[in-house]
Amino acid sequence: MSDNPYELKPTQPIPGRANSASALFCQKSVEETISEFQTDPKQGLTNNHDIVTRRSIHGINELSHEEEENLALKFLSSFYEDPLILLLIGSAVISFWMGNVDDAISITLAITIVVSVGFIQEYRSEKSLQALNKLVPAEANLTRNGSTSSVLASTLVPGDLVYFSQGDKIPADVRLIRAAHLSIDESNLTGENRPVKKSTSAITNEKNDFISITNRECIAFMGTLVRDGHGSGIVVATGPKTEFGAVFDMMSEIEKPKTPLQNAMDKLGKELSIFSFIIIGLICLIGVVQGRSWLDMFQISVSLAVAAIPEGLPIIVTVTLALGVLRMAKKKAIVRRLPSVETLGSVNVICSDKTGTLTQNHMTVTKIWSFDFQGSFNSPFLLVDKLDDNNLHNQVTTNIHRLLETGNVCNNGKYSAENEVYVGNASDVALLECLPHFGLEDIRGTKEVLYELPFSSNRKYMAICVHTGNIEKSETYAKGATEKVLGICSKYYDENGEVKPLTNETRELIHEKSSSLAHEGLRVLSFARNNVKFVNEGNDNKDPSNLIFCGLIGMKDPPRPNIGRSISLLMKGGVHVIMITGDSPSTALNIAKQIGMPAINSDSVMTGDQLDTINEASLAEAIHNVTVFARTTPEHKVLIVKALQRRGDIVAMTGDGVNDAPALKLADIGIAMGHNGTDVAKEAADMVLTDDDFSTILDAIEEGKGIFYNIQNFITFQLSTSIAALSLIAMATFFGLPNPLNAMQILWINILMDGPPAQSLGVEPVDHEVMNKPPRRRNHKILNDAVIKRVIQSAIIIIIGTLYIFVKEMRDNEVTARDTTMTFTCFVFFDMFSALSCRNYSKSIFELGMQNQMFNLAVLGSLIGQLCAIYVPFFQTIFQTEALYLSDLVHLLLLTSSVLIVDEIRKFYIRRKNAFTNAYGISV
Ligand SMILES: Nc1ncnc2c1ncn2[C@@H]1O[C@H](COP(=O)(O)OP(=O)(O)OP(=O)(O)O)[C@@H](O)[C@H]1O
Ligand SMILES: [Ca+2]
Repeated sequence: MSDNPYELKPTQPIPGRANSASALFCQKSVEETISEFQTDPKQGLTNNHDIVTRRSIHGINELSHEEEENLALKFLSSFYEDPLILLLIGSAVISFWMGNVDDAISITLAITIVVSVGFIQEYRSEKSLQALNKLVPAEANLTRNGSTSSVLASTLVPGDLVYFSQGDKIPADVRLIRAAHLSIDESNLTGENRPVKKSTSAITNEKNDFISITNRECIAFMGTLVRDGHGSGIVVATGPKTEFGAVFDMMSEIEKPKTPLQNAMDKLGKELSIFSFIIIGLICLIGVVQGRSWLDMFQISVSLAVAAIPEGLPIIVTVTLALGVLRMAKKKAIVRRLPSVETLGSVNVICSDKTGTLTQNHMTVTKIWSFDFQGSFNSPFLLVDKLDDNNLHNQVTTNIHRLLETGNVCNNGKYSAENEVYVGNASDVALLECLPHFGLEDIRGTKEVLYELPFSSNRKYMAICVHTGNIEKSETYAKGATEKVLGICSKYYDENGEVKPLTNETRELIHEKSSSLAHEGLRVLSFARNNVKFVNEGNDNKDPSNLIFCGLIGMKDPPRPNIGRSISLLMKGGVHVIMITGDSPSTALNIAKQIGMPAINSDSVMTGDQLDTINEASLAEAIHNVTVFARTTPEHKVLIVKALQRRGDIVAMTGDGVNDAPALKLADIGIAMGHNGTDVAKEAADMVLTDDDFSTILDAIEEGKGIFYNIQNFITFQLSTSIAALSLIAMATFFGLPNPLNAMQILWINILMDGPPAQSLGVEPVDHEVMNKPPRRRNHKILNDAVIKRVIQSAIIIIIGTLYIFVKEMRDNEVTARDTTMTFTCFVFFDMFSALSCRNYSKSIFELGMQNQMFNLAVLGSLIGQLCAIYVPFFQTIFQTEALYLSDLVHLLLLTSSVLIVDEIRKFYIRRKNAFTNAYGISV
């Protein structure tokens, strides 16, 4: 079971309901289903008015999340859920009871503010998490009025005709009317991992037994994944009425696990709480022994507890992660699992498939070869891209015609009338798109499909058996990787169009031509056919045989723009890029060279066959030098990722196909292509790139690294404030001094520390230099020595500075409002300067500038708040302050800037040291 917090899985297998649509229609024939839903097996629903009516009856095809909680209730509950807040309320009540009405009012006000800030933050974090769930909407291939297009799955109504193929997610509960080799992974629903074979035949159930979900073979269930083959069917249930909808509520209750970082923060928070409680207990004890007012001591202790315990820490971490994720979403990288954000910064190897990730997955037929071209022509190939349509018409010999016809018939591309383009597998689309240039038409409408062996990455070819009314006169067509197609051929069409047996020499010649096309970076497909019936009854592994080889087609699939630049930037950041493809070694190598992958020679390529023969140890060894793996199967991809992980690498794997899914799941971060990728790949992935652009990974890694540093920065800020406040009061108590800060002031400091200024450090824009730093190691702690040193440095300066002001102001041996106002303001100013210096670990603030708007606003707001606390009469009574002179403020500003200045000096030394080590090539 995966660790995806958003992926919903039942806790136990479900039997399904007896009276649901799927239970009913699995017992009805295709015809019965069609007539009952008044739909058409070819055209789909045709009446728009009827569709609207159906939607108003059945609702939209969506599973709704739990209804909104009552916000007011939730807000109230945060008052009594935190024991510290309860204690504070208690102290307010006691104050009131003892006649200190002022105190009681101010404490109540402070509590309200503290709770509100916390509540707003928590609410935001929840909202942003919810937003994440909606980022990848489900789609469906829908046929209405005879035209097929890709639509949002939510628009489906019962009776709709839908089509799905390998890699798709089933959009609703569907009664199958066509199933070609269809097998579906129902583990989302049943927990059973083995894919289930599907057929269209109804279940006969004379005794009226209960048919469990796993036995409903002619139903495809919403949310399950097509592993192999393709099919179509009629929607029988949508939204909550589907089997998936029935268990959805049950599944939503499962709690989302926390990320490692969140767990670490929770742990840190607990440790700090215990530590603070001990100190606060001591302070309280000593104070009472010294004969101070116990109510005062109680209030101070409780507010200190509220302040010193960074209860905001886990929340800020969550908000920072979630905001980071939303920022990434704007850059077209959708993170499906929150923990992945942390892992992103540690990635040091990216395994990428070629087609669709490094290349555009837009193929165009550029070169054709058949035996026609042996000897008699100037050019060894038919150069499709160099000739205009008139010339191409003239080139259609019997052999070329046979070849193109095979590509046409053995094809699952679909015409989308809406967009006026072919859609489907890119190779299939290319073969259909080239037909008009030769003056040929798509002839699939004239043929009836008897049997199909669909394409899969393991099989690496596909075959189809068709007839034109007379089953006995069936024909078989096949296309695929050259070595696979030659494996099922025994004859070929020679230069005169005659059938001849394949000899070793002719096979050799075909291979030679094939690899010469591949060397140019073209994807090569071989084509073959014969007039023999081919069906695979009850035996899936039987291949067709004795086919007649027709020829080769080379297709161009250009690299994506900017891919070279992304790869070099990744390498600069210590990230190694490896290509793992199902395509041929020559094609892969050519593309690798084109996109500037490093150290490319024939040693850096390894094929799937070679992988099969070497053992684990030599694989780990070989991986050092290999940058391209070719002719791999899905199993090979898994093997390679495992070998890398065993070496200690943190592996990101990108892919778009069903063939990539297992490796995507295994990799530390699986990255799927959102636009052209299959649902299976997206489901297995941790991150989805909506623009299918490899360079987006670069942004995501950068963002992942940046978030980690931002979290370190605000932890530095929070911890130094909290330690300073705690130590200050502890020291004053130990030395028998009056309290430098009163309860209200401490609560205000808590708001600064847990609230907007700290949060704004979490959204500091990413420093592009993080990409020059090596990936973070997996076990690299967030609270490392450097952070601790920095916390202690700032805390000490704040304590000394504040104590100095306090002692100086108190020389008259009497604590006046002025004394505490000075101390209080001093602490707050220190805090603001400390926040400023915490924006970056090593960069000077002069270099950073003021581009973090949220930070500017937060600090400005805090300073205005502070001035209000000093100068506005109402707040003066609450905070027990009095107006200060301008000269006092200037004095304090000068003094408190010391925390920034000292840190600037530290940063300067760090930068110098880094420059030194970098210049000598030693990484830091
Ligand atoms: N629609 C198809 N019909 C028949 N053969 C195909 C088809 N698509 C691809 N092939 C053949 O199967 C091979 C493997 O394809 P596969 O989908 O496993 O990987 P890929 O798309 O080439 O690469 P990558 O793994 O980089 O995405 C291709 O090189 C091609 O020879
Ligand atoms: Ca691919």
